[in-house]
Amino acid sequence: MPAISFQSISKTYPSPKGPKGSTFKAVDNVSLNIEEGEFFGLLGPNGAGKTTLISMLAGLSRPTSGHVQVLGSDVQTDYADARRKLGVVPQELVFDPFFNVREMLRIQSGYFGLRNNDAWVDELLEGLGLADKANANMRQLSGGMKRRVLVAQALVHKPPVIVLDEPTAGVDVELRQTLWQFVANLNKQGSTVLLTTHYLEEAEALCGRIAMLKTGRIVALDKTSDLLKAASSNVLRFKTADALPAELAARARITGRIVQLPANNALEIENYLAAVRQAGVAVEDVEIRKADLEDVFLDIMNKQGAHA
Ligand SMILES: Nc1ncnc2c1ncn2[C@@H]1O[C@H](COP(=O)(O)OP(=O)(O)OP(=O)(O)O)[C@@H](O)[C@H]1O
Repeated sequence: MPAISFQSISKTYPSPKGPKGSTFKAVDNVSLNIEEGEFFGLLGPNGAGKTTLISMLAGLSRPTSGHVQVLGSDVQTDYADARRKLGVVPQELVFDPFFNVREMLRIQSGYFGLRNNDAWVDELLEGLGLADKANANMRQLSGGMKRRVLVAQALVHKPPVIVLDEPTAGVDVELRQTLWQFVANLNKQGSTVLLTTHYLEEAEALCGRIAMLKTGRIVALDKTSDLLKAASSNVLRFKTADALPAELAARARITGRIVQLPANNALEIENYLAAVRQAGVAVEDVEIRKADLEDVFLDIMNKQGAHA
């Protein structure tokens, strides 16, 4: 039985651009099974539909069509069961400012009918580096600390399926490391993890399998290692202040003065450099690096025409 099953899920909203009464699909017929024990990444540019999918999974928003199940429990017809199996760490930081951290976690335990949950709450506080903040009032905490409490809150009922919606947005390196260590450990012990992130380096390091969404549709779905294998193996990177010849510019990813060109072999790299020299383009800081998930992501996103 899959841990998470999206079955032909669509979500339609009123169109912000078209004539009155017109609609668009924020999520367009997505079918996806995430198996128990997976560490799964859901990637996509802003507005691709990631949060919409997750809010339907969490029962916060109703699909226009299709079904979502958590370990066999249908989110719409069997909400209480589905919710119990799921721990969702939301993007936004919303808290009641009057409670301290431990009180928040006790209250959350109460929502799930859990008494005597203190041992697990202590473990969460310890694992997330919150032990010395247990008695601090929520409004006294920094943004990063609040985010840790959100994670603890989502995990208070030991859910077998954990969903993290951009948990590291605006978070410092230390918290990221604490968070990933903690979540990777839960995954090792059998929890299923679904992660959305814009940090492709994190997704590459953590996720065994990845789906990429664009304008509400899945445009890539594979093991992370196979996605990387399918990409060009290398990237030639250099800096220049000059304009590139059109042929190279069409193939390059250009960020300010940094130019990156995908290359499958040494000959392609030589050809690039020869073309640059012939065009009289002055280059510096030349390096060759292995292609990473960001290269794969940009490649896939560029290949897909807009379907909106
Ligand atoms: N309540 C709503 N009403 C109308 N349109 C909405 C609503 N919520 C989301 N949308 C639209 O649906 C599309 C998908 O949004 P969603 O938030 O799911 O994207 P996302 O992939 O999570 O993006 P981000 O990376 O920016 O968080 C966007 O075009 C967004 O404007």
